[in-house]
Amino acid sequence: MNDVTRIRIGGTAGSEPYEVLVGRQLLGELGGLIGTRAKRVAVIHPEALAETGDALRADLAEQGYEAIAIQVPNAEEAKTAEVAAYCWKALGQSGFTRTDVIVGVGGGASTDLAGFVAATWLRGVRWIAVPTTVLAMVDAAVGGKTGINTAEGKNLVGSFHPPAGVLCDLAALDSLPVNDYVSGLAEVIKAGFIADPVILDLIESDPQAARTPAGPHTAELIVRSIKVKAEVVSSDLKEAGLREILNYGHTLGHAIEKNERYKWRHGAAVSVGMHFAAELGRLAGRLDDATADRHRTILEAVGLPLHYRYDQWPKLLENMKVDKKSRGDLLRFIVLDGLAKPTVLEGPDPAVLLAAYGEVGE
Ligand SMILES: NC(=O)c1ccc[n+]([C@@H]2O[C@H](COP(=O)([O-])OP(=O)(O)OC[C@H]3O[C@@H](n4cnc5c(N)ncnc54)[C@H](O)[C@@H]3O)[C@@H](O)[C@H]2O)c1
Ligand SMILES: O=C(O)C(=O)C[C@@H](O)[C@H](O)[C@H](O)COP(=O)(O)O
Ligand SMILES: [Zn+2]
Repeated sequence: MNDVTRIRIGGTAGSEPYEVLVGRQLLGELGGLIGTRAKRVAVIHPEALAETGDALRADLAEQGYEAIAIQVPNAEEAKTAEVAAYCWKALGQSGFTRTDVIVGVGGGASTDLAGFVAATWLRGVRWIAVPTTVLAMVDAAVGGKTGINTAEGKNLVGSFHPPAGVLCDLAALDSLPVNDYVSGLAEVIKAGFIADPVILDLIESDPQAARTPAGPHTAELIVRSIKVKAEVVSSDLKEAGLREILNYGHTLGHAIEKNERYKWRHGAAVSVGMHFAAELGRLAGRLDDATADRHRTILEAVGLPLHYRYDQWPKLLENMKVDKKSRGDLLRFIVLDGLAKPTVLEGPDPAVLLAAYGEVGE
């Protein structure tokens, strides 16, 4: 795909509209998004993208901005209060004001951190997301959820702070390790199960090809997934209701991530979480066998995990209590009433939860 797809987000419920661009060689769009009011630009990027971060900084300096690059650790190690404080220090030392702009480059961990730093610096400055993983393109960089982890749980500190624009340059995916590429497919498959089953058909038509950026459907899978997210967050930015469906598979997924001290990739944990949610939906009498079984086959076909340690159930149950969908002591899960029919299951019987985990635990 050489042309650029533009997906509009927001513009309702008081939020500023912005666009997600999907294509190649999109960085020329950055200057226009940053605009003329900004004097300084901070490029926040992970270690793995040191060259990209520096090239961007140099390019922005050539365009006349006072550009700084802030390098942060790779992956979840970036989503900590300490790393956020390091970024605040760099912004303070460069004299970053309210008209200046942050550019968050990298995977979802980097864009979550960059967005959080933008949300908190001077109570909010503009930021632009340049996602470089499948997962960040289809999910993390879109929709304005920003945040960091704490020892007590995943994304427990954060803010809704949408970017001013999102540039998904598909060329970035060529350098992504295959495990990280496949991890992103978990969120793509999530979009398929909750809203757009054509995504599932495209992946099932050649699961091996879906594992690489050279696959025939890469651009379509990314665009379709972004459209699912765009529609949801445009009508419910702050998760008053509908947006909870994007949390499909995340209740258990986040509990696993915390249990693994954030060493598992998010997509891998969400994959196990979706398997669990499918079994929970089936056992709760909501989900038909064919759709529940389809979770196992498609996740396994692209190489995502289905199982986690059975003996960890008590800890996972404890971790799930701080899930943001919980209300008081009530656990709440997103399950399916059928294909593309997500709904909330409140306070399931503990025996049903354990039975569902019995299918997942090994
Ligand atoms: N805000 C949201 O709505 C939202 C949605 C989904 C996920 N997330 C968050 O996103 C994070 C996961 O994101 P992820 O899967 O992108 O992982 P990640 O950000 O941890 O990136 C994975 C690894 O790939 C490296 N990397 C990134 N781009 C690369 C490239 N083009 N080439 C080579 N290496 C590259 C990173 O440095 C990192 O080491 C989690 O923290 C999750 O909670 C947030
Ligand atoms: O955008 C959303 O809303 C989501 O739930 C998307 C998820 O894929 C994402 O992992 C999100 O960060 C989870 O949010 P949280 O509120 O459960 O921390
Ligand atoms: Zn997610």
